[in-house]
Amino acid sequence: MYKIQTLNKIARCGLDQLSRDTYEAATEILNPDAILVRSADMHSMELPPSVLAIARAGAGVNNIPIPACTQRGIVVFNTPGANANGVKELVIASLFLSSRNLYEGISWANSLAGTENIPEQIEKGKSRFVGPEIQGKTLGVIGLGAIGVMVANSAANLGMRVLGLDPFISVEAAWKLSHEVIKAPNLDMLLAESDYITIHIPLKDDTKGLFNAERISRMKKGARLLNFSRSGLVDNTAVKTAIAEGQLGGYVIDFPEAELLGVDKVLCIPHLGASTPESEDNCAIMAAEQLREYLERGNIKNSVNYPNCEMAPTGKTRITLLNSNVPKVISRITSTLGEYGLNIDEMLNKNRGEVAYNIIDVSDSVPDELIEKLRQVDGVVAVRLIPDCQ
Ligand SMILES: NC(=O)c1ccc[n+]([C@@H]2O[C@H](COP(=O)([O-])OP(=O)(O)OC[C@H]3O[C@@H](n4cnc5c(N)ncnc54)[C@H](O)[C@@H]3O)[C@@H](O)[C@H]2O)c1
Ligand SMILES: O=C(O)CC[C@@H](O)C(=O)O
Repeated sequence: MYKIQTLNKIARCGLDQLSRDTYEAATEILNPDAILVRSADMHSMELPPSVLAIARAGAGVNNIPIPACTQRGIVVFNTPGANANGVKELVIASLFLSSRNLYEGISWANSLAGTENIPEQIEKGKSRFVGPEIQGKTLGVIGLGAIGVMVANSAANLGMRVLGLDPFISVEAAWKLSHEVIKAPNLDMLLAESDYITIHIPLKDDTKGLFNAERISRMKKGARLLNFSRSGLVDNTAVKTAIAEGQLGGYVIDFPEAELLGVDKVLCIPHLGASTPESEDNCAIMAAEQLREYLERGNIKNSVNYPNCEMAPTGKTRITLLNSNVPKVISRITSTLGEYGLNIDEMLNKNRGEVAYNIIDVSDSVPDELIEKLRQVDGVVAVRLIPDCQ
């Protein structure tokens, strides 16, 4: 029986992937084999030694202590693209919401409740909510991954001129990008020419505070900024100052913090980007399937810290090893197997930066003592035995 700890509400259809005969999933569970999480902050959480894997039902993994997990041989997964459409739809909605001052206009209309001559008041007062159409305007999209590409393509379909910036764009994303999207040569050009800018990049050490006072000052005067990625990418104080000075025409944030609540021209959305039944289901199913594949077969798919590595099961005994990506580890592993007279039927080795992963199928039975010996091999981080791997 595998034990899965759930740190957030995970869609039922995802948990249904984990059959009740083989899996027990609960919020409170002792010595879990794996953790299923959405946005819960795991940085100060004490991870029990039993944890083999963490699956993030979502894209961003800044809530997970990745380096510490890698060091311990905990494989961390996310669900690339599973909620991208949900976010894209809210970004497009927010372009209109912000540009046409919809929130402010609707709030004002509601504030007239209980007063006289509503139609006359509406016609008299509506002019202060005039806002530009987006057709023909320029949208700068920073980050052309799963979400950025969808946003860029949809905006181009709505008649916008779209500038895209992503120095690390994947081949897969580039294939999906509309030919109408213009490649921005650098951030300066995108900042200077965009009427609207939307950010779709992960929060990491090198992206933290990307939109600071200096970068905001290089934006077109009155341009609007949309942040559906993470709050740490944009400096809140700089946003408030730029709005007060008229440099920024508006800020839409899906990760509001105290200092932004109630600020004029700041639209605080309560992290609803992926809050659709479709996105929640997609993420939960993908996360659960990836965990199952790893726990039952040792296959790694969509990991953010270990290499993807999949070998079709042969019905034999499978040994998996997580190790440092340094010379001679493989030879030490194979000679240890040789010492116990084990012949390798099939083997797959993949590396990623400083770490590597091996899947080894053998026909003979594997004594516990050998697994212990493999754990002692210099450079080996973790070893697992999966008998009768189907
Ligand atoms: N609001 C929500 O509910 C919600 C939902 C999903 C994702 N997100 C956030 O959105 C982010 C993007 O999600 P995604 O699914 O598109 O991820 P993704 O990994 O598919 O795309 C991220 C893209 O950013 C690019 N990138 C990285 N650093 C960059 C930089 N400095 N400049 C330009 N491009 C850079 C990468 O090359 C990649 O193409 C996530 O990391 C997460 O923080 C938020
Ligand atoms: O789980 C959610 O609701 C949001 C997930 C989102 O922030 C992500 O990074 O995928």
